[in-house]
Parts: sequence; structure tokens; C-alpha cells
Amino acid sequence: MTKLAVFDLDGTLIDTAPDLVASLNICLEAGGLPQIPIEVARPHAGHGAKAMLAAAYAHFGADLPVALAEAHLDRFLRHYEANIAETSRPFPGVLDAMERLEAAGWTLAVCTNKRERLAVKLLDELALSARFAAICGQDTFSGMKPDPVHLGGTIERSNGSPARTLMIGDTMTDIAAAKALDLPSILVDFGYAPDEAARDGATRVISNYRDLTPELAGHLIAGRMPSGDIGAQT
Ligand SMILES: O=C(O)COP(=O)(O)O
Ligand SMILES: [Mg+2]
Repeated sequence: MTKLAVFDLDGTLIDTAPDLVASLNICLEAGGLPQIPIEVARPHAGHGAKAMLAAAYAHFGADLPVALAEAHLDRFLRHYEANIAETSRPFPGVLDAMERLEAAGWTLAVCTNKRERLAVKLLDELALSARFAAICGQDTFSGMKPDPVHLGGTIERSNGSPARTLMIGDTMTDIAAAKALDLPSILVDFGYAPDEAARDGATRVISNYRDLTPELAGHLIAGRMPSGDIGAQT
């Protein structure tokens, strides 16, 4: 059975925050509020449009009644879908890490809380879709991360097995999904919400994709940690 590396999308594979914040700012403008700086909105970028809108309104101390929230969500998603890959790009080093894993026989997949249609569109526009055995979103199965049905379904669609799967993500949502299936996980600490719980829960924390080697990935799924400095292996 193949070894499988499952990547989260926003904040892990692709730096989507600038395009997400651009769509958020369209809504704020329509709501008569100032533009929000990217550094204020970035920590919320991995939690979806609804959470970004709520956080932005809270930041400005403004009310967001349900009807307005719904209208904004619609506005956000329409703008985002039309502009999904304007500035979104893979994080530094991730394409090389994917190549190393593929060359060592690993299968790659994506498990994201983005809507599946948007995840596929983004990866299509970046010419990356074909690299993944499965791209599964919040609406692909009956639940989304951390619900194990999402990650478990992604593994099944990729012809993988939980015993030979590694999860790579940037938030506690990803780490909790891995834990629910008893999988090892890597937290990328340059993502959107690498909080204490996520750092503590992850099997390994990396700050640079050059540390994601087939050797480290193999050790993690074998339940063994490599001895010595990770940097020395690259
Ligand atoms: O859009 C979201 O809710 C988060 O997406 P992610 O799971 O790829 O980080
Ligand atoms: Mg994420």
C-alpha cells in the first residue's frame, strides 16, 4: 500500500491570505467599513470566509446582523471564486518537497476545509491538481476537519491506509484531524494559526519545507523519530 502525504491547503500548501483578504475588503467596503490590514486578517485566513467576516467586524467593533453576514458571505465567495489565484502561490520550498516525496514513491493528497469546487479551481489555476490523488473539501463528505470522516475519506479516495499516512497542516484543526485517526502530523509554523495547542499536538513542527524530506516522513509513519538534527538530513 502506498505511503500517503495529505496536505492542508490554506496556510500550508498555498499562501491564499492575500486573495482572501482582498475579497474580505470588498465586503468591508460594501459595509461602509475601512479596509483591514493583511496582518490583522491573516490569522483568520485558515478558518473560512464566515470567520474572516466575523473577525473583521469584531476588529472594527461593528455589528454584523445575520442578514448582512449572509449577503457578505455570498459577495465574498463570488469575488473570491472569480479572483482565486490572482496572488495566491505555493509556499516557498513546498514544490521541491512534493517532488522529493513523489520521487520516493509517496502519493500526495489534499484535505481542506475550503469548498471542494474552490480548492480544485485554485489548484487547477496553479497547474497543481494533477499532482494529487484526491482533493477533498468541506463539502466532499458528511463532515469536515477535525471530523475524521474528512481525512479518512481523503485517505480512502487516495487508495491509502491510515497506517501509512502523514498529515501536514498549519492549524489545530489539521492536527486534531490527524489525532482522531491516530496519524502522525507535521505543523508548518509559518501558516495562519500555529497556536500552542497545535505545536504541542503535532508530531513534528517545521519552519521550512526543506525539512520535509522522505526520510523524515518515512520515520514519522514508522513511528520512529530520526536521531540528530533534522537540518543535517537535508
Ligand atoms: O477555508 C478554510 O476554512 C480553511 O482551509 P484549509 O483547511 O485548507 O486551511
Ligand atoms: Mg490551513
